[in-house]
Amino acid sequence: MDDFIAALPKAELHLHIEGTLEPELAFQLADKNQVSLPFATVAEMRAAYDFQDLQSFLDLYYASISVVCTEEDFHDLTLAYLKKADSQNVRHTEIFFDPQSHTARDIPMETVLNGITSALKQGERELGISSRLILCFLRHLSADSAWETLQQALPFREQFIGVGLDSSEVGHPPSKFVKVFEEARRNGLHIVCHAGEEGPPEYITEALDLLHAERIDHGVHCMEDPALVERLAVEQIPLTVCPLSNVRLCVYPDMSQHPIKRMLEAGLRVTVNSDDPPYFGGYVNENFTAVQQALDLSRQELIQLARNSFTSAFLTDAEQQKLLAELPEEID
Ligand code: HPA
Ligand SMILES: [Zn+2]
Repeated sequence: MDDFIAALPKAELHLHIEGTLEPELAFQLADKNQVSLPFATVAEMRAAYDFQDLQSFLDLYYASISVVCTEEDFHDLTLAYLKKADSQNVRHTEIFFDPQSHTARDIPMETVLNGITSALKQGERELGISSRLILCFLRHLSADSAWETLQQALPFREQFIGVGLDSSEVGHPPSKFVKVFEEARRNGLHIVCHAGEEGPPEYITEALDLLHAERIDHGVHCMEDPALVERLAVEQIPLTVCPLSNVRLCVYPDMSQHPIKRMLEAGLRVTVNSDDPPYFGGYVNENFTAVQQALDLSRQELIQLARNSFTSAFLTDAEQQKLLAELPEEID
């Protein structure tokens, strides 16, 4: 089954570029930029990836990104991810970035965007992997800060296709950000939103009704609300699920408790993604393997997950069809 998963063409739609920082690169950049890390060795850093909840992860995630400073650093970080994704047969990826975690360190928006974008172009050229960029607002910060961030980014509007919402969920509902998402829509940007990762089903409903989210990131807590599951199934709202992330952040005690198989059976348009791979113990194929083994997913279900990743992407019908044509035949 591992070979089948490895060979399956797929799109990755829930990936934070800051969360792809491998400890080896972190130490290299810390040395180059003369920024200190709170760890003595790579092994010590990896050993710290033992989280109690989303916040305990975020604390380390924001601290670690302080080593990424220059346009070249953002380029190298992004290219390293694309090479890894390519090796796992990811054919298309839609990548999140968190500008506020950089502008707060006086790194200009332009530096961040140019570094990431040049790597995405190189990935497309040299690896044949297509990609898009989605700007995420940090929801623990104010709505005014999100507004200011969008204004800083709009001069570079052609470099990203959408906006999203991430960071500490509980206590920071989508309703806090109605105005900035309205402004993003006015500028023709796609809308996604982390919701129902740790937060309640109501946050998913708010993301859909108040922010007009086209995709929900995580969304696993919808399973507590049968009426919401029905709505998500009828409307075929994509849910970008991240199984290893959910277990590492203690949303579920172990993978056997993960609802992804039940979500598929409920007719939800779920996809498998890695979120922040080194922190959670795997890239997209390791996520596929973990759910396949724990929940005994069939080849048919794996193909369905890959198909969902293409039909949920912000691509034209023709671009989706081209990717869908690469999928293996249905087998029973
Ligand atoms: N949830 C919220 N914020 C995040 C995540 C996540 O899974 N990863 C990086 N920032
Ligand atoms: Zn995420």
